[in-house]
Amino acid sequence: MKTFDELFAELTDRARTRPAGSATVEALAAGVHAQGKKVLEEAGEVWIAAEHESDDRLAEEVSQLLYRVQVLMLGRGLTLEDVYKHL
Ligand SMILES: N=c1c2ncn([C@@H]3O[C@H](COP(=O)(O)OP(=O)(O)OP(=O)(O)O)[C@@H](O)[C@H]3O)c2ncn1[C@@H]1O[C@H](COP(=O)(O)O)[C@@H](O)[C@H]1O
Repeated sequence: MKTFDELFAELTDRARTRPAGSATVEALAAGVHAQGKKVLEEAGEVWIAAEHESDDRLAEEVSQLLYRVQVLMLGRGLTLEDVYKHL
């Protein structure tokens, strides 16, 4: 189990060290256009799960959306602070 901030720290490290076999390294290499499409895709899956699926499936889809948002943030070079200052 990890928090949003802990996942972001982990993904930041993946972006820096670029280990082989990392899904994040692959997603970062795909570029911002592909990263944005993944955000949209996961957002749609969250919507569908919210209307038609169990709480656990919804939570899983939300976790994937959070992951994809973090990948997009890293792809654009945003930090958590850049986002948190708007909350
Ligand atoms: N939380 C995630 C995470 N969520 C989603 N994904 C990726 O997204 C894929 C699922 O999303 P998609 O639905 O878009 O993928 P798909 O290929 O269409 O597959 P399915 O929908 O059919 O499952 C997974 O197979 C992963 O590649 C994730 N990849 C990594 N993480 C975490 O990120 C951290 C770093 O992971 P690595 O970069 O792989 O080391 C670790 O803590 C991981 O647990």
